[in-house]
Order: sequence, then C-alpha cells, then structure tokens
Amino acid sequence: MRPVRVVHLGLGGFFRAHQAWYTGAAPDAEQWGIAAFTGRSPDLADQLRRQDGKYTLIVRGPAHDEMSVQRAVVAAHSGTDHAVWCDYLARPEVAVVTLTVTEAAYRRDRTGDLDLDDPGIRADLEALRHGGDPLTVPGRLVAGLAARRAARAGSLAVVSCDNLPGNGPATEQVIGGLAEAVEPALAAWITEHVSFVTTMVDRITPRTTADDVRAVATRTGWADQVPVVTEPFTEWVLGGEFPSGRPAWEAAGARFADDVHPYETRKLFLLNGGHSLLAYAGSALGHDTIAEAVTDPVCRRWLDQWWDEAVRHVPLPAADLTTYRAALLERFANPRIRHTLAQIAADGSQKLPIRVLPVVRAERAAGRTPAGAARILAAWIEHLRGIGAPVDDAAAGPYRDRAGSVREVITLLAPDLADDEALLTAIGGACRTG
Ligand SMILES: NC(=O)c1ccc[n+]([C@@H]2O[C@H](COP(=O)([O-])OP(=O)(O)OC[C@H]3O[C@@H](n4cnc5c(N)ncnc54)[C@H](O)[C@@H]3O)[C@@H](O)[C@H]2O)c1
Ligand SMILES: O=P(O)(O)OC[C@@H](O)[C@@H](O)[C@H](O)[C@H](O)CO
Repeated sequence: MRPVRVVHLGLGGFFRAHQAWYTGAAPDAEQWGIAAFTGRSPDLADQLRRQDGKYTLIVRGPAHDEMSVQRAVVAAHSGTDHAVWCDYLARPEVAVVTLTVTEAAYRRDRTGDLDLDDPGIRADLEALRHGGDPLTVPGRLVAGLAARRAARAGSLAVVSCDNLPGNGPATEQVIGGLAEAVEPALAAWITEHVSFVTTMVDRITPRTTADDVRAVATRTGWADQVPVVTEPFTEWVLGGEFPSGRPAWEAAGARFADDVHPYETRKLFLLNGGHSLLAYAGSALGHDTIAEAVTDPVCRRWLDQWWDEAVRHVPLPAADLTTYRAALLERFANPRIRHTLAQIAADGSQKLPIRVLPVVRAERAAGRTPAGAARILAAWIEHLRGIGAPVDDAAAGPYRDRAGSVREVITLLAPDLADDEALLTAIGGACRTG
C-alpha cells in the first residue's frame, strides 16, 4: 500500500477532484498516499473506507463523460477521530498537510486575524490548554502540530486549497494566533518548522447527485456510492517551500510560481466573483444552475459589466485576461455540469469581502462607481431579504436583521464604505425591492 505522506483535512468533492487527482497522476504516486479527514460528519469517510479509499472521478465535458478510478486516498477518517489525526501529524514521514475546509472555517475577523471572540475558538483554547479535543480547523491544526513537536518529527508544509487570497499567510496568521494564545513556545516552533504554502486552485466541482451514482454503475458496473463529478479544466499554482518533500505535482500539470497573487486575483474576481453574481442575481431570476444563468442574456450582460470592472485590478496582461474570460464563459456554459446556484450562494458574508469588495474599493479609489459590483451587492442583499437562493450562512443573522436597509448592511459588511453615498445609491438603485 502507498505510505501515508500527505494528510488532508476537509474530505469532500473538490479535494478528490483536484489535489487527490494531481497526487494520483504524479509519476511518484506510489510513494505518496493520502490520509483524508472529513470536517465533522463521518459519512463520506465511512463509505470511502468500505471502498478501500477508491472512488470514480467523472470528468464531465460538454459532450461526454470520462470515468477513472482514483487511488491516491489510502485512508479515510471522520474529523472527530482526533487521536488518529494527531498520530499522523506526529509521523516524520508525513511531509504535507492540505486543507479544503471553506472560507468560514478559518475563523478570521475582519482584519484577517484569528477571531478570538469566536465561541468555537474560545472552546478550543480551553481544550488545547487542558488536553481536550479541539473542534475547529485552527484548533485541530494547532493540536496536530503540538503532537508533531512533541514527537520531534521535524518540518512539514501546510497547503491551504481554499478560495482565500494569500491563503498561505492567512492560514499562518490564524494558526500562529491560536498557538501563541496556547503556548508562545509552540508558536515559535511552528514559525521555525512549518511552511505555509500559498495556492490558487481551480476546478469546478459540483455536488454529486443520485444520477451521477447511477451513471457510474451503468457505465462501469461498479456500485461506487461516492463518485465525484468535475469539469475537464484544472489549474493549480503553488508558491512556497516543502521542507520535507512533496509529490511531483508539476509532472501532472501543477505550476510553481514565486508570486501566486496575480493568478489568485484573476480567479477570485473573475471566476468566483462571477459565480457569486450569478448565484444571487441569477437565482432571483428563477435560474437553478450556473449553466442556465450564464445563457440568460440579462445575466450575461451583468457578468460582462462586472468583469469589465474587475479586470482593471488583475495584474496580468490584457490579452491573458481576454483569453481567460472566453474560456470561463465556455466553462460556465457547460450544460452537463449541474453546479447549483444554491451551493455557490452559501456563506455570502464570508465570500463577498474576498471576491467583490476589493474591486469596489479600487474602483472608488479611481473615482468610478462600479455598477457591476453594486449589482452583486444588491443581489446579495435581496437574497438576505428572501429573494432567490435560500440563505445558508452561519454568520448571516446580523445581516438579515438589517437587510431592509442597504446602508446598515454595508455598514456591517464594510464600515469603510458606509458613508459612500454614490456607492450606496448605486446599490439601492440595483435592488429590485425596497
Ligand atoms: N467545489 C469547487 O468547485 C471548489 C473549487 C475550488 C476550491 N474549492 C474550495 O474547497 C472548499 C470545499 O469545497 P467542496 O466542494 O469540496 O465542498 P464539500 O462540501 O464537498 O466538502 C467540504 C469539506 O470541508 C468540511 N468543512 C466544511 N465546513 C467546515 C468547517 N466550518 N470546519 C471544518 N470543516 C469544514 C466538510 O466537512 C467537508 O469535509 C470550498 O469551500 C472552497 O474553499 C472548491
Ligand atoms: O467553493 P466556494 O464555496 O468557495 O465557492 C463556490 C464556487 O465559486 C467555487 O467552488 C468554484 O466552483 C471554484 O472555486 C472553481 O474552481
């Protein structure tokens, strides 16, 4: 069996379509088994264990599916198996920890620091000080790294694969903040022994449906209960050190760059910002999926308007951005990928500050009022008012309470923009209600 040298937290669809695919496609795949942990629920881990970690990857093109059995995951565990998690991290041969845990799991405050007022973080601080089991992602990472220090197992790389700008430093900041609060010497050990790698990850991976499960059984004869559907396109750009080695991901198409920022900005603004626009404004028009929304001429015009604003703030050549936009339109329009607007609409209060607000601020600094960005904010406010996709965001409460007033929502979301009358007027004007 492949030895476990990578540990993953956030076992779900995207990890299996992306990082696990690159690892399995690398020429040294036999040396790099992955032990993967779910966030909390044991279900996916239980099923994968029944399948010896194997699952079918369905690469869904506009015309047909390609299916292959993926074998990089050699062990699957429930996120609640804390002792097992610490045991892996304490092994010297484990060289890489990867993460796909959603933006919200980083528990950051508005400045990007760890939110020490978060009840989960407060509970984890107690657990970490008194030998209990932490539950949050920062808590579990700090506990795992403490176990590694105690075992003198040496250095490793932590690789965030979530849609956060500067996800390496962002992870370092929350882990460092929590470790410092637990024990300053642990924080110092982490600084010396842990490399936080920054990545741009891209492969549209919708939730698996019952039809997908049936399609695999029909085509292959294997009753795989947990296949993953993804698009043909895939991209991974990484920047940072791997002090104890890594799979030869570059041989499978990953790129290593000194500066990941231009690529992550391009992706966050154009792809993820475009997704958020379609999720809120498209669902308000009655659409269910990205492919449906992007083929509606009204949504398409709004998407172009947003992209025209956003590209001004992506530090890449104009020709590259034109090519990227054209490719994105094809990806979004793939009629066989059922990427639901409801899935993408989740956690808006965590996503919009990353995908949309930087463009708003840059446009306002340049003296322009960005109508495309204002439309995204307006559509999100209307979503909070009950229009379009349902609200699925643990942090949405205070925003919903204020949803009747554009000014109050923006004051909470971005206090620096609260007195920007031109912007508030543009957002209010783009709202269809109130
Ligand atoms: N799906 C995509 O197209 C895609 C593409 C690029 C990046 N991503 C990144 O990957 C993340 C996961 O996407 P997915 O499609 O695999 O979702 P998923 O729902 O299939 O899996 C998410 C995993 O993260 C865990 N998780 C969720 N919230 C958590 C929390 N608060 N604390 C701890 N663990 C938590 C879940 O338990 C699960 O194991 C996204 O949020 C995004 O940051 C996804
Ligand atoms: O995964 P999220 O929740 O951060 O965002 C939803 C989508 O925008 C996202 O998953 C994209 O499909 C993905 O980032 C494409 O690579």
